[in-house]
Amino acid sequence: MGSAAGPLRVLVDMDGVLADFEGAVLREFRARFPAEPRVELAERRGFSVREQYRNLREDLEAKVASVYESPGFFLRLDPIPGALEAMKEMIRMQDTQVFICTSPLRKYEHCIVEKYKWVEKHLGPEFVERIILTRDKTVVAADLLFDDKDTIQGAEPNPSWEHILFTCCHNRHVQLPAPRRRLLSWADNWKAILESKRRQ
Ligand SMILES: Cc1cn([C@H]2C[C@H](O)[C@@H](COP(=O)(O)O)O2)c(=O)[nH]c1=O
Ligand SMILES: [Mg+2]
Repeated sequence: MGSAAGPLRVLVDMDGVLADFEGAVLREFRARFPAEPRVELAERRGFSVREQYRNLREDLEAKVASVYESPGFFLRLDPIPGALEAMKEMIRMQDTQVFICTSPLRKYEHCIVEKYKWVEKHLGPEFVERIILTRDKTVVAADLLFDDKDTIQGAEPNPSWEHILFTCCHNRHVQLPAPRRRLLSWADNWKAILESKRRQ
């Protein structure tokens, strides 16, 4: 894809990239279970918050899940600093198609509608049109995927996109093998990554 074959298509993940899932889990876990041990953001390791709480103490798994499965949780997420500004700039760029590519929870009752409402509230209706909801991002065709999950697997063993790891508390310790790339935050040079991909 890229310049030779049309516009550059960019997928941007939601939780951990646009919306602060990790910050809200900790804040709401602390508020609901103040006497329980918790995992501070500086101690987060690995994508699954659920697994880390289970490793801390088995019964904490259900407690942390009850936090992010609660009605209103996904709607209350704060935007990641700089994310809204970057998305509004990206969607106006020439020869660029931007989509929000996000996975719902398996327990999807509140999560799905709240993700749509979050996008409408923070980014507006033009981005609601650009939501791709899937539990398998490997089957979506694009040039780039900005995502905080360090390993993205699915039905397609060779996805068309390059995965740019968006730095988040749970992945900052992950050593990426060459030639994999990171975006450290939205203050980092995301435009240079788009331009590098156009040239390929
Ligand atoms: C346990 C756990 C779950 N998630 C959830 C939150 C979202 O529903 C998806 C990831 O969505 P994304 O927009 O593709 O980032 O999984 C999570 O993010 N972290 C967890 O620890
Ligand atoms: Mg994510």
